[in-house]
Amino acid sequence: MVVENDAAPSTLDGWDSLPPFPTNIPVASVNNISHARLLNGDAEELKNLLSSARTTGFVRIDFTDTELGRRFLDGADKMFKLAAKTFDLPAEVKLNDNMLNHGDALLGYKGLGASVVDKDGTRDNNEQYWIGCGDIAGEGHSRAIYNDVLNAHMHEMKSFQDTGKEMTDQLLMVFAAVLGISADSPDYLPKLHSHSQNSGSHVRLLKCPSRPSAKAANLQPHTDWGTLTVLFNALGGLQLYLPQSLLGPDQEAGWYYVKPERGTALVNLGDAMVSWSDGEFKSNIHRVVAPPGEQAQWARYSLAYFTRPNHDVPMKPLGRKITAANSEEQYPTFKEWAMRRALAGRADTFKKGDWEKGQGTEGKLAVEARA
Ligand SMILES: O=C(O)CCC(=O)C(=O)O
Ligand SMILES: [Fe+2]
Repeated sequence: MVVENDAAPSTLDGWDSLPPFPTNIPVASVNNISHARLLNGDAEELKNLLSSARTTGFVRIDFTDTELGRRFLDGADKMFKLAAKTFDLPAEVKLNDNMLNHGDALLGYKGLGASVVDKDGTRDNNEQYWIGCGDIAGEGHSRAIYNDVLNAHMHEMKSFQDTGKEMTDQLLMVFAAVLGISADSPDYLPKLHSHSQNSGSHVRLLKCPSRPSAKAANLQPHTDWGTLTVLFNALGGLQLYLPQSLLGPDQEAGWYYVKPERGTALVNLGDAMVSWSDGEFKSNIHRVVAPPGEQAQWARYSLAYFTRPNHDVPMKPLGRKITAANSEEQYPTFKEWAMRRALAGRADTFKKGDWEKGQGTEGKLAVEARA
């Protein structure tokens, strides 16, 4: 019998108590970028950022070398502690916050097994809290509700999300410049993301209970729906699907673990970036499975700041990607995009064909990776 170790390791301290990520497994190659050099406009780091955006859609940013970055890491530590307390609450307390029962904001609690991980409707092995940035900031409240533990820590979540916003806006400015969208345009990317009620941006706490021998994924293969995800975790388990085109001749297309690195977070691009860039930027397909090796005995906590477009923002080409042909086309708003993907992934109403309906921007890759 497996004894579950149910600690919530934080990003900077706590790593030493965890078994190490194995050295003998193949890992996805993800560019490492220094936050300080990026902020200073270092040409090499900008090149790394953009080549990641155009290939794997994932980059690792070292936050130890800026004041903002260190605040972000400190804030993340607090969020991991909050996650441990929150997920320890009785199931009925958490289910009271069930996101399916409080309006259509897609905020609140997602219970263990509430989503599917494959086309047969197999249930997931993760629980999540999605805490809306608007709710945290107190800028108009969605109909979502949150338990007392979360409510008592809104001020900490506010600092964490403010740091996340500042940091992701820095990246959005770079992407806007590349897409030829100037600061005075209504489409300037930072302007499309607010922390008000009218936004899907949120802080997400996740826990995958230990389930070392399970074949099914803990969290389904997917692309992220929104703009940018900043992801913190100490244990392995996250995998990227890498096609042959991104690998060397001696490697095979398939799922590769991403190695967690202390003092860093992963930043990945979501479907909105693909739509706005008309496919130039990539939103890669990823999933969460049991952590590798000895790490599999541990419950896996992760934390993300999701920056998502405001609900009414269209998922259409912007800036230099606008053409006579595509400006005539109809595109969904972000809200429509998110609702379609969320509803198709529900386990309680799942029926044949829903899996396919929940697709994002995976395109051809999805056929290979999600089969
Ligand atoms: O926990 C992780 O490492 C990934 C989570 C994820 O992909 C998501 O919440 O969208
Ligand atoms: Fe994701």
